[in-house]
Amino acid sequence: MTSTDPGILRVAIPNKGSLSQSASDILRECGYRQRDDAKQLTLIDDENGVEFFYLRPRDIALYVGEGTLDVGITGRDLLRDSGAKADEAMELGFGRSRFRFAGPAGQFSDVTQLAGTRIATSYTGVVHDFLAARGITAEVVRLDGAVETSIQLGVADAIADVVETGSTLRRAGLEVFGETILESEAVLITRSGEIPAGFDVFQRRLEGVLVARSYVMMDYDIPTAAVTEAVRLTPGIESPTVAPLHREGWSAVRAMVPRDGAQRLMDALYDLGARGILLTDIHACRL
Ligand SMILES: Nc1ncnc2c1ncn2[C@@H]1O[C@H](COP(=O)(O)OP(=O)(O)OP(=O)(O)O)[C@@H](O)[C@H]1O
Ligand SMILES: O=P(O)(O)OC[C@H]1O[C@H](OP(=O)(O)OP(=O)(O)O)[C@H](O)[C@@H]1O
Ligand SMILES: [Mg+2]
Repeated sequence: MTSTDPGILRVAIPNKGSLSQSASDILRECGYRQRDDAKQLTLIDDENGVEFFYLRPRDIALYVGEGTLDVGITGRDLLRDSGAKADEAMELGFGRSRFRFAGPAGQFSDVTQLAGTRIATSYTGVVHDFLAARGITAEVVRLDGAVETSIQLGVADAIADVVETGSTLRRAGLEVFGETILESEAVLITRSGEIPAGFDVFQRRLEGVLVARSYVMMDYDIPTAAVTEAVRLTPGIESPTVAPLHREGWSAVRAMVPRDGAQRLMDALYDLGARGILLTDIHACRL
């Protein structure tokens, strides 16, 4: 059963593959219901006015581009490859990968050497666009997956594929060459030129969780004379809260700080005279 309520935001998310679990996790953190059975195809979250459609990651941009569904979570590489009339509304910070050419170790060093070769890939749109932009003529062989094996099987001379750790390439005796074709990550997409009703709340919730993931809350007490210098180290996002302590000549400071480097910041604050320095996780926020 799917909803017929026109006020409901219809969201496409990956049903399997690399992005599926992380997409469900972030939506759960945003307070949305998610399926607990990997075979479930749709789910209505009435309380939050959202319906989720669990679809193949490759098909998501097409549904959104056609306007069948309002919003989608997919990879930037898949969005570009689809040629769909959909745009990125937001980067989601997971599913990071690079899209690269690769060939047998030592055989290629530059993309110009691809002229006249056969290149196997699941992303024919991205590869065609890249080659056309550089005036390189090559045969593009479309495969569904496991493209690394195609060279060994004599179907292609080089491949273009998603690389994360590079271990799949290494195992196949291949190495990347040439420039990175595309830096990809999971993105939130909407139909070009359209902002669907209810999208602002959906996007704000995701932003809140992304900020909560990359920031922590820092509290410390510090001699009031050192507050100006300390606040330069912890400017917060808007502005830090500074309150007088009961102890004469001391202040309490509270500010959000980036999670990366928070320990170094604590050392620096300690050196300035701060004491009682506390770090706490933020679970969600609205800025
Ligand atoms: N190893 C990886 N690390 C990070 N992101 C990846 C990795 N493999 C694929 N992706 C990303 O995941 C998205 C979809 O790829 P995925 O492999 O999940 O789909 P698929 O190949 O269609 O499905 P499956 O591999 O389950 O058949 C793409 O945006 C891609 O960049
Ligand atoms: O650099 P790595 O960390 O080794 O990751 C990259 C591999 O992961 C993906 O494959 P996937 O498992 O999705 O299989 P597929 O080729 O069937 O899509 C991708 O297509 C590469 O093969
Ligand atoms: Mg895959």
